[in-house]
Amino acid sequence: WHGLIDSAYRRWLPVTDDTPAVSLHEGNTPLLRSAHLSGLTGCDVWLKVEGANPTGSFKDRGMTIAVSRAAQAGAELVVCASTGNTSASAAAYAARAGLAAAVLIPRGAVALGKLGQAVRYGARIVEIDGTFDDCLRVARELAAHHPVALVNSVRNELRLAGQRTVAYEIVDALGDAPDIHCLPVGNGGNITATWHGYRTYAAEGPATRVPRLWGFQAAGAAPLVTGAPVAEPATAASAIRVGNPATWDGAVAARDESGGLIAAVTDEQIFAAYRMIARHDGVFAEPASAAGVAGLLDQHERGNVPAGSRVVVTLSGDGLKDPDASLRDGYDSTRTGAATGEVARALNLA
Ligand SMILES: Cc1ncc(COP(=O)(O)O)c(/C=C/C(=O)C(=O)O)c1O
Repeated sequence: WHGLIDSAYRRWLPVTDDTPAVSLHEGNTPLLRSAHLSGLTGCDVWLKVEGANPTGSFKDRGMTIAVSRAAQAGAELVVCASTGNTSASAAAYAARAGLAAAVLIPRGAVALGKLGQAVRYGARIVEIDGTFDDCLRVARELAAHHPVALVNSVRNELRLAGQRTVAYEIVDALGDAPDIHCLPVGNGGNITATWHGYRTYAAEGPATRVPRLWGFQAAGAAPLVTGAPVAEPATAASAIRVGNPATWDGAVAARDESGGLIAAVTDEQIFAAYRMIARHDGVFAEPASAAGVAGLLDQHERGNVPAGSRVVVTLSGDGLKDPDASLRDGYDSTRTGAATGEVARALNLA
């Protein structure tokens, strides 16, 4: 596997023979069946582990396209606003392409792992005293007045074209599209791209059907649920702490065209799902990633999930991105001396 541009999916990607393939071998991520969630819901539940991408989130699928095209266009500076994962991915692919990158992030609101990535990949870090939405407004204004390559998914069809590939991989792995596809929603780019991917693969590829798209926002940051922007979005799932989604219309269209839904889940539900999939499926995904799992469980409790449904849940980012989230609640441990007998007793082995 040599990444998306050099894969069989190339024919659906906005690249030409003149486009340099800036790649970290993104894509081709695991699709793992969850025996635990399948048992809980009476369905056939699969986890699409997007944290297995090179920089640890689904963002790499779009960034390989956006940065390859920026390199082809002779861009010198790649710019993005981000809650963290887009900036990590933009910084990585810019470094790969030998381009400079500048990332605009809400000061003090980006998970440790993501900040560590952007720093080390060599991006210029601009910490804005405001929300992600302020960062995105500034990034768009910068791009309107200066010769920079804005690689946010807003008006950047290139990113979303790359992100469609997740649907191609799922259909190729399962043999057809699932009944329901669950995923977290922040700016709305990924639900839009995932839906377009399934639609494309049903029109031009091997899929004979399309799924319903079920998107989930954090209750404290759910403008697509309430119908109005949220001035002060609040959630511990920092990746989806977005008050005014950049791809609002696309997300609503994905919901309506697929006969799906966009609903809210509380931080408590998100963190319970975050713990559950690590404990029972061995998959460590960052908190925002678990919103799709929390949503599936919530919809099941409401009696909205037909028994026997085939469900795919996108786990959008790796748990290593936000180590604080794992240790913030503290953890149980036993402190012992260095005597083996003592440890054996502590483990009830003696
Ligand atoms: C782990 C994780 N899960 C879900 C989402 C929501 O996807 P969209 O609905 O397409 O926004 C994000 C988004 C992150 C950024 O928007 C950014 O990095 O600036 C994410 O990092």
